[in-house]
Amino acid sequence: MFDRDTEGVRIELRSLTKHYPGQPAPAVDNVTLDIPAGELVVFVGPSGCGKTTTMKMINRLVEPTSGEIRIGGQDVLSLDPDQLRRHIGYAIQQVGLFPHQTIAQNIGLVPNLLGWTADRISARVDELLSLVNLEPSAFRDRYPRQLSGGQQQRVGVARALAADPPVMLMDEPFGATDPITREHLQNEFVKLQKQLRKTIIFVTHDFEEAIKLGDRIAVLREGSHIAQYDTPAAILADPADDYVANFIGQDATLKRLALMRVSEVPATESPAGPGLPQVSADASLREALDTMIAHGADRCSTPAGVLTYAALCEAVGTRSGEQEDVVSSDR
Ligand SMILES: Nc1ncnc2c1ncn2[C@@H]1O[C@H](COP(=O)(O)OP(=O)(O)OP(=O)(O)O)[C@@H](O)[C@H]1O
Repeated sequence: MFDRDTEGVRIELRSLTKHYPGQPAPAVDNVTLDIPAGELVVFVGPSGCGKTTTMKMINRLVEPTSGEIRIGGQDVLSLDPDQLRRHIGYAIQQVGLFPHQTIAQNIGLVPNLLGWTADRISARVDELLSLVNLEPSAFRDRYPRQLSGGQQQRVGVARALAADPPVMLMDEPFGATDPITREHLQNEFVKLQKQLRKTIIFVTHDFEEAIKLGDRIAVLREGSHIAQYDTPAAILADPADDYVANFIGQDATLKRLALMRVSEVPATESPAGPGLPQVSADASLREALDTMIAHGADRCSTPAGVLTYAALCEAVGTRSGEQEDVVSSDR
């Protein structure tokens, strides 16, 4: 199947439609979308717009009414659904760990189905537990109820990765955790994906999460119609229409600050004078702004020179005269 290459493969949706019986309108209506190999694409949109249905058609938990799905060039609808699912990682909010199986058995579920030897499964379980920052010796023999919610979600991600699938479908996988755990899981996941380069479809309600994780974001409206499909920076800088602009919300500037790195803004003076607060090149502009505010300074020192408040405003498309708005908004 398409998993000979464990790095991501391209996913193509063509005129994909799902009309649930008895419903007045299709839940997913004629959607065409290309997901490039190795990218993480986030589906965001209001409740009921068809995100989950679109995703579940890709691993055929929901059968399309019409249309085509290709993964790595292969026609998914011509494959055996059970076979297909063993080659697509799937992580969901409810995690769905089997309560009477140990963490190791839960993670080894698909490799076991695929007929791997016990030694190979055991080595893979330890590798994956380490990858999601759970100490193998401490966790492999526990049961799910003996783990916190955040730890269970990490196991859910490890299980989805178990057979090293080129494609992962993730439906609000961090949704059930508190904000601090969630942010931690997101940060870890960004690092992990940089290493793995799977093709991932990630569903969320949370636009902040979409910005943080997505190489691209598909903003969906009812019927899974695509309102905009682009990089987070492009969507923030230039929303396609009022629907997208409303979805992004009023604080697009602050989101852009969070997205841009200090290294992306040219230093305005060089070299740095003594006594200025310092920020690293990979700090976000939001962190740089926080540092300036904390020190009561309108500039800070970066490895490349000096970043001024005015340059920071210019970088996110705000005139520095509008500084009241930026500084006083609730971040
Ligand atoms: N099995 C089903 N039978 C009939 N209608 C369904 C079924 N599953 C979903 N729907 C309907 O299809 C539409 C899309 O649902 P879907 O779960 O894909 O949306 P979603 O964007 O993922 O929503 P949420 O963000 O709330 O999870 C909704 O109107 C929903 O009521």
